[in-house]
Amino acid sequence: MSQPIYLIGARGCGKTTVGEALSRALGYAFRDTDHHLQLSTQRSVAQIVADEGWDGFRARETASLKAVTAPATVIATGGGMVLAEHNRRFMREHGQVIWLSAPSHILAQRLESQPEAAQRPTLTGRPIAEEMGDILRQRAHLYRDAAHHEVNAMQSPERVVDDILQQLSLARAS
Ligand SMILES: Nc1ncnc2c1ncn2[C@@H]1O[C@H](COP(=O)(O)OP(=O)(O)O)[C@@H](O)[C@H]1O
Ligand SMILES: O=C(O)C1=C[C@@H](OP(=O)(O)O)[C@@H](O)[C@H](O)C1
Ligand SMILES: [Mg+2]
Repeated sequence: MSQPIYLIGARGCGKTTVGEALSRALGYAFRDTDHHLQLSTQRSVAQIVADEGWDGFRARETASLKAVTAPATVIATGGGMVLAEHNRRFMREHGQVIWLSAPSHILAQRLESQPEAAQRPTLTGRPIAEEMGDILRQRAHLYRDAAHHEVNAMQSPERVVDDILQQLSLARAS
């Protein structure tokens, strides 16, 4: 049975975009932990954080990770999934973990052109370019520790998918 593939990385690295394309290329199901959370709570990330704080969101995020984990599934995680050691361990034990890595100025550019504020309430209260620099400094080692493979996310989504397939030695479905 094919193991799930988890995509990790900071906001804007393309986990959701690439995840959908990768699932089509493999003929796998696609799940996104934030989408699952939004559907199951009928609330956006911003609403959950406003109601329950980041700790409440993080607890729900862990439950969401477990709920969407299944064979032959590509799973796009939220950027902060790696913060909890138990989430990092769970992903490594249950599947293949891919880090989509890109420098903070590229992430900031993408997020400034498509902020999706309900999905991405501020993490630090700082301007987006500074926030992404801070976040990568805090989390880069966690993404590195959690990942089986690191892929350059500064390419078109199609190229990123090709690199992932190559790293995993998997063929496209058609
Ligand atoms: N490889 C890419 N090249 C250029 N833009 C991208 C790429 N991947 C994603 N984007 C854009 O960046 C934004 C964030 O993408 P998304 O997939 O939601 O990232 P994440 O789920 O990692 O936060 C979207 O506007 C998306 O269209
Ligand atoms: O980096 C983070 O802590 C977060 C990233 C978001 O997901 P994306 O990485 O898909 O934007 C979402 O889970 C939430 O706003 C928290
Ligand atoms: Mg996403």
